[in-house]
Formats: sequence, structure tokens, C-alpha cells
Amino acid sequence: MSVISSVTVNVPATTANLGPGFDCIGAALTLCNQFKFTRLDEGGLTIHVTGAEAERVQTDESNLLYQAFLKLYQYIDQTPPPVKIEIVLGVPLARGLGSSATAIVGGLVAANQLAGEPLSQVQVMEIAIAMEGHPDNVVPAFIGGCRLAATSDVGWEICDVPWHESIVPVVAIPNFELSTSEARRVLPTEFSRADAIFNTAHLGLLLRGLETGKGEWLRAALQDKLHQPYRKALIPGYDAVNTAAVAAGAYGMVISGAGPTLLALADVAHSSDVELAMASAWKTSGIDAVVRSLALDTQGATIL
Ligand SMILES: Nc1ncnc2c1ncn2[C@@H]1O[C@H](COP(=O)(O)OP(=O)(O)O)[C@@H](O)[C@H]1O
Ligand SMILES: N[C@@H](CCOP(=O)(O)O)C(=O)O
Repeated sequence: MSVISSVTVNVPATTANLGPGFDCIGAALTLCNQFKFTRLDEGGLTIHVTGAEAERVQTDESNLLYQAFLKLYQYIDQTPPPVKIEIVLGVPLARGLGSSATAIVGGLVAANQLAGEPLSQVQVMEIAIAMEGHPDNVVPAFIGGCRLAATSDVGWEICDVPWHESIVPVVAIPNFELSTSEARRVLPTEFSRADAIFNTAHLGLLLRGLETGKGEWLRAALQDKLHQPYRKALIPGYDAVNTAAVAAGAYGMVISGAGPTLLALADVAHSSDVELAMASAWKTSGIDAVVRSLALDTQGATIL
């Protein structure tokens, strides 16, 4: 068997939860990180990072990408080779766009390639879910598209969620970070029956709204009682940006992943107006944000 000396993996950003689908639904977006692993003859670990906020990424063994790389070798009970890692950052850190999911998926996929593909795609995905602790960002980062994940008696059932071509995801990425762990700490551990029923109904409606592009369903569906009411206080300007997005024609606005990025869904005819409205509302609240209309990534992690 020939030994692969290097592998480059592209992994897309994700937007998880989509309002009522806390911890179970997410979509891959057309924004990505690139990770190149080169096997070294000797030495330990070298990490080079380029791109915006590169200085914020750890360059020692604590780096999450490297931790995922080690995890796969541990799983197959082999000694990891010394490696040089080159990271090109396209996904902003700690903004609710799945940067940690890109690192986990990238490290696992690269290790599986360098090790000669001992694990199946399903096995690698299950390790990724276990590392992240929830499936909603690592699953679409790995296989692309919009995906719903649910446990079964034997593991995970992953289902693709059809996304109507008229629906544009508009992301408003503010210039401050919010770590997922901090945004999870503010959540209650128990919920009322009324809130559970509310989210079950709205997630069902969201799935049909995403599939059909039907405005009435999407407008009603983008509501949640499990995480957003507790998290919005961590995001200054949330209400103003929400009001502005809806006034400009968005179906609704939600927190992307754990935040602080805000995600509006709009039809193609309104997406530019929604971009401008969200940027301006945040500016008025004293926050600079990069606002972009993106599209769904359908490839997921790609080995170049
Ligand atoms: N490219 C990367 N390489 C290594 N670690 C990364 C990378 N991207 C993100 N991380 C790690 O993930 C953390 C952010 O994760 P998290 O708080 O879950 O936010 P996000 O919503 O972006 O996933 C970063 O602070 C960093 O430790
Ligand atoms: N369901 C998770 C999703 C976190 O996504 P991220 O992109 O912010 O890492 C949560 O809401 O905590």
C-alpha cells in the first residue's frame, strides 16, 4: 500500500438550529476553511494559520483540528505521524458558523486519509458527533446540504432536508465572539410541555416551509422556545436587527448556531434589501457586522 504524504480538505461553514431545530438540524453554507496536512519524517507538530483572525487559532497540541486528528489515530489504535498543518481560515471563529465543526471534521477526515481510510464515512461522522456533543453542525459540515439528525437504536439517522431554491440564507456576522460553551451555559436544563410542543410543531412546519418555499409557513416556523429566548440577551441589537430584517422582507430571523451571527431567510427578490437592513440596524446599535447572502453548500468536506 502506498503511503499518502499529504492531504488537503475543504470544510464548509454551517448554520445550526434554524430556530426551532435546536441541536438537531443544520445547513452547510458556501464559506469554507481549508486544512492541509503533510506527513513529516521526523519532529512533532507544526501549525501555520493564514486568513482573518489567524492569530486567534492555537498553534500547539491544543489545536482542535489536531485534537481531532489524534482522536482518529487513537480510535484505530495507531501512532499518529508527525505532521505539518496549514490552515487557511475562511470561517470566522466563535460566531455561530460552525468553525469548531470544520476543525473536528477536517482533522478526522485528514487523519482517515493519511491512515489509508481504515474507517467508513459513517464511523468518521459518529466520532465527529461525539467530539462536538451534538450533530447539527458537524453532520452538514461533513456531508453538505441541510440535514436533520436523530438517534436510533443503533446510532444516528441522518436525513436530507430539501431546501427550496428560492430561499436565500443571509448571514449578519458581528465583530464580537460568543463561544458555544458560554451560549450553552445560559440554557435551562428542563422545559415545559408547552414549550416542547411549540418547538415540535414549528420544526415540522419549518421542514415543510424549507421544502416548498411557502412564505406563510416559513414566517410562522422560524420561532423557538428552547434556546433563543435565553440567548438573545447575549447579542446586543438582536431585536433591532430582527425588526429590520422582517421589515425589509425576510421571512424571519434566527440565531445562527449558538450566535452571535444572525441568520435571516429571504426570497431572492428581497435578499439584498435584507442585507442592507441588517447591517444598518446593527450599525445603529453600535456594532460593525459583515452581512452576506450565501447559498447552501452541497458538497460538505471535500478532499482536494
Ligand atoms: N480552524 C481551526 N483550527 C483550530 N481550532 C479551531 C478552528 N476553528 C475553530 N477552532 C476552535 O473552535 C473554537 C470556536 O468554537 P465555538 O465556540 O464552538 O464556535 P463556532 O460557533 O465558531 O463553532 C475556537 O475558539 C477554536 O478553539
Ligand atoms: N446546537 C448548537 C449549535 C452550535 O453551533 P455553532 O456553530 O455555534 O458551533 C447550539 O446551539 O449550541
